[in-house]
Amino acid sequence: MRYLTAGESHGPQLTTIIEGLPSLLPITAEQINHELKRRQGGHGRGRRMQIETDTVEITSGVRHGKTLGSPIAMVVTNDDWTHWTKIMGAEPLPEDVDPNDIKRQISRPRPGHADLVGGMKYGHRDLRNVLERSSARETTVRVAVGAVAKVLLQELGITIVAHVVEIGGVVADPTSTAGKTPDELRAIIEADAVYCADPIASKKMVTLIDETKKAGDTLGGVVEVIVEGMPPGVGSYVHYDRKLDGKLAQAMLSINAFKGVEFGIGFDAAHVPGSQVHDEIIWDEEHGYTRKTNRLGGLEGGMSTGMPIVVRGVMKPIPTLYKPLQSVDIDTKEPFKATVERSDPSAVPAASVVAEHAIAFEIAKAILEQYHADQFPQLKQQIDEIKQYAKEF
Ligand SMILES: Cc1cc2nc3c(=O)[nH]c(=O)nc-3n(C[C@H](O)[C@H](O)[C@H](O)COP(=O)(O)O)c2cc1C
Ligand SMILES: C=C(O[C@@H]1CC(C(=O)O)=C[C@@H](OP(=O)(O)O)[C@H]1O)C(=O)O
Repeated sequence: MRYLTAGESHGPQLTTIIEGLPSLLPITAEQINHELKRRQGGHGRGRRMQIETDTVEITSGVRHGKTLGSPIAMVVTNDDWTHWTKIMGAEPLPEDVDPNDIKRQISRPRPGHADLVGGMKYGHRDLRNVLERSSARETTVRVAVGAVAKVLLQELGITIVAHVVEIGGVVADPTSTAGKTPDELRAIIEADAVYCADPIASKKMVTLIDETKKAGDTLGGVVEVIVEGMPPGVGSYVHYDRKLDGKLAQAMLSINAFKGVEFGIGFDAAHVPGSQVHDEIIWDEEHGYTRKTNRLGGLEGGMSTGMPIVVRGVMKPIPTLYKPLQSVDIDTKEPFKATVERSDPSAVPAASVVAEHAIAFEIAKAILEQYHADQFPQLKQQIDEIKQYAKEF
């Protein structure tokens, strides 16, 4: 399974094509739209999200609510486009229009965004040509793709949920997710202002976001994705490019502003002896092989163990600051403050939704690589069989 996306942040629409999904998977636009709405939310989003009402139009590959096995094409309209038709039009500018007269040209690159290096690389002196595609607006259709993957996983008995564990140094109590079913956790997170499972930390996060916004600054944080119901053995130890943890790390780091990734206890494994890291193995008739703990986050040897996969990603603070940092005007080479674009003070909650969907796609892809099936019921049968086989192994 693979997908491509196209679209500029302030262009007419975002487009995606997914290829390689089996036929006969039930799917509706409503399921996808629910996730798109979540991605637009979370305390700390800027004014752009008040303009957009992201909804998907499925233009091919699905008929009467079921996949056909052919490529699925989806589009999401940018409502903001109506304000940008002159600035972002695809046609060459009329000869009597000076490009410098087109408002909102950018010549003062923002430290931390793609502006300067992207401009050098593609030869764009109007750095808007970089901003438009490097913008996280693109994650809208990535969530749409992940939502389709999530439906496939759900039908296979695999659930996936993400939550915010830290914003700007305020950390959620790690026990706030303990003992909750994926459905319970999802209900709590979806009702919370910053998609956090710890109500006390959530309140502090909201206050901190507001204070930071007032100060013209921005905040990053940490999000955690939990995948339950995995069959063991997805991925492989036999070759570097088949390791599931490697693929999930790439998916996480492919999200705009994500700078680090860890599984289970992650970097803390450096501080403690092996007896406090590795998960002891147990067996019983009802569950088959499980572990007393899940410190390695459901992955051993590049394969799923069958325990929940727990993967975290760190998002740096948003680069566009209302109190901008030092930069250089690329036209005059004079020192200038960086460009101030309309921006989000913190998008960690929204990014948790993006992470959930990026991981969902990668897991669905790995499953489809391993268990070939043209029709969804055939895939389901294989997954049910492998789960039973693993129990009795
Ligand atoms: C959901 C989401 C929303 C974002 N919103 C903004 C924003 O409003 N302003 C901004 O400067 N960067 C924003 N970013 C981050 C930039 O897109 C990102 O820093 C930029 O593409 C450069 O890539 P890099 O940080 O991975 O190097 C957002 C990222 C995500 C995931
Ligand atoms: C549009 C989205 O996020 C955008 C990501 C983004 C950036 O630079 O990454 C900059 C902002 O865009 P604008 O300049 O239009 O206000 C964010 O709003 C979105 O998430 O849908």
